[in-house]
Amino acid sequence: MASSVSDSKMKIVHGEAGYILEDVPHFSDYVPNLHTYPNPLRSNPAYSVVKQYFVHMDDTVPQKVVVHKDSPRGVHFRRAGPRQKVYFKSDDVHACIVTCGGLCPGLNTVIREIVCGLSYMYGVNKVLGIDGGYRGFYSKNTITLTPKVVNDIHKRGGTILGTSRGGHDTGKIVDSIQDRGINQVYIIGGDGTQRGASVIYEEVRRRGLKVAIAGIPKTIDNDIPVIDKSFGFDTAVEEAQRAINAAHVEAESVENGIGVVKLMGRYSGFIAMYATLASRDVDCCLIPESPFYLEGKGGLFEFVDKRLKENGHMVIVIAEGAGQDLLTESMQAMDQKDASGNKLLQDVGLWISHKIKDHFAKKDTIDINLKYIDPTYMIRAIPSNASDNVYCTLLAQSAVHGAMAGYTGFTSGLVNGRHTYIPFNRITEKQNKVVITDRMWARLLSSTNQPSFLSPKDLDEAKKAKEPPTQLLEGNNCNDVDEADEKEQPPTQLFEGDNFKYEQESGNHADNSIKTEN
Ligand SMILES: Nc1ncnc2c1ncn2[C@@H]1O[C@H](COP(=O)(O)OP(=O)(O)O)[C@@H](O)[C@H]1O
Ligand SMILES: O=P(O)(O)OC[C@H]1O[C@](O)(COP(=O)(O)O)[C@@H](O)[C@@H]1O
Ligand SMILES: [Mg+2]
Repeated sequence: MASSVSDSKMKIVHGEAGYILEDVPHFSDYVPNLHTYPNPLRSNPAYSVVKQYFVHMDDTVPQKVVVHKDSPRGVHFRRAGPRQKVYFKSDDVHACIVTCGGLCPGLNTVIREIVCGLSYMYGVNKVLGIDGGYRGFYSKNTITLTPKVVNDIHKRGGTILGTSRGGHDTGKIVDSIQDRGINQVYIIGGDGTQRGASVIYEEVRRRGLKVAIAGIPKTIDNDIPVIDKSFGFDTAVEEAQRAINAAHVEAESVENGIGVVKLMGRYSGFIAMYATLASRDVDCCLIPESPFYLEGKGGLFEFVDKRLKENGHMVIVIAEGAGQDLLTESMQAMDQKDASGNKLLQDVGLWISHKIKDHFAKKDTIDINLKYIDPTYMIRAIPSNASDNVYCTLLAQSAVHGAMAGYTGFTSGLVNGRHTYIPFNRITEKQNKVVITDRMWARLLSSTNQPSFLSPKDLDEAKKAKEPPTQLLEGNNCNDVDEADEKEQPPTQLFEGDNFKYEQESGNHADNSIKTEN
């Protein structure tokens, strides 16, 4: 028999065989006397011919797709897409879009597709762009967005709306939403932005407003959990190849050439890892998740000496957040933060370049020729590539379908290749990181043949502290486990097809027995 439990923060529904739905809020949870309307897509010539165009109300997507015969079915998210009924009349919709945090390829595509999706699919013509991030709600002008205005913007990098860090004032933002009569808010941004979106949603709900708050996750670092990968990530990895190629060409053209390339990745080294795996010219990849050391046996200098002897040149890729502990040791610690409260990092690329030069200067045996390339902002500022453009389009359209269908307090995200609505807290509760005991990092180590920089004791600890597998590409859910490891694994889920029983009861019970799994 299916049962359901929810608390005020999370709508959690339990079903048979360990099925859990982590649902997103809906207007019907707190707004009385709602009117619904037939979805205008029914009479849209492009979509009306599609068999089963509307998503079934019970469709959900499992978080894990690798399952065992007897394992519980586990966490699911609501499937994104158009619903039969909508909760807004087209003429009544007044939407706005805001972009916050650092730049990322694809921002303009998402903006474009929200505007075009609202207009072409739902006949919505009132869309405002909020200028310059969250603070734009209360301190800046707005921009009127129409399909004509946004027609070509996907070909440009950056965001036509401008962005910013800091300046999140929940009260003022919600006042502005209310004063302007806005009833759909599309918020594009990273973990900080989604945290901001979550408190905006809470305040909107507290005031009892029928205003949909929809997030679209943006992060070039790919540090947002649950989703398969973030938009702009592929573009960034592709663009990073140009810098790595340049470093390689420089390094191999001279005697004892060393190319150092710094890539973005404050806490998560995905860009560095994927750029390294893609390139095959990289000899060593250093990321925040994998501590390293310079001197002594098994250290970086020993490896650099060896590679130069073997090949006469080498390329090092380093993520900006790697080795920050070493920098703090050797430089005066600067505990500075940006306007959003993110720790400001010191330039690890420059630091490591100096350290390598000092090492060889001290040895006085060989003259090295080191070139340091920092392409970070060049990578971030380009337009998204073709596949990211399609991805951005689907994310934007999913968000539009969700808001029109009365869902709110959600982030639109791809989970196991399916578009879903994810509750904000699942996006903000932790960061997605490279798991160095996962297969993907092993693939990298084997492709570069670099040292792991881990002692047997470190390795043991890393395995014990084993994080659940990451979601990126094929890195997900594909750990082979031996019997001993199997005991440490979180339970996996069994998916039994579409015929599961689903029942949702209202109620406000906290359920402490629910473990969030990744
Ligand atoms: N905990 C939070 N609560 C409310 N707003 C936040 C929070 N963290 C960040 N923000 C706001 O989100 C915006 C973007 O955050 P930031 O960390 O700079 O970038 P990103 O969203 O890309 O991670 C900023 O305007 C910041 O003020
Ligand atoms: O110079 P800025 O704008 O603070 O951006 C630097 C940071 O932005 C990022 O590219 C992405 O950060 P967010 O997605 O959290 O904005 C980080 O990798 C980097 O540390
Ligand atoms: Mg962030």
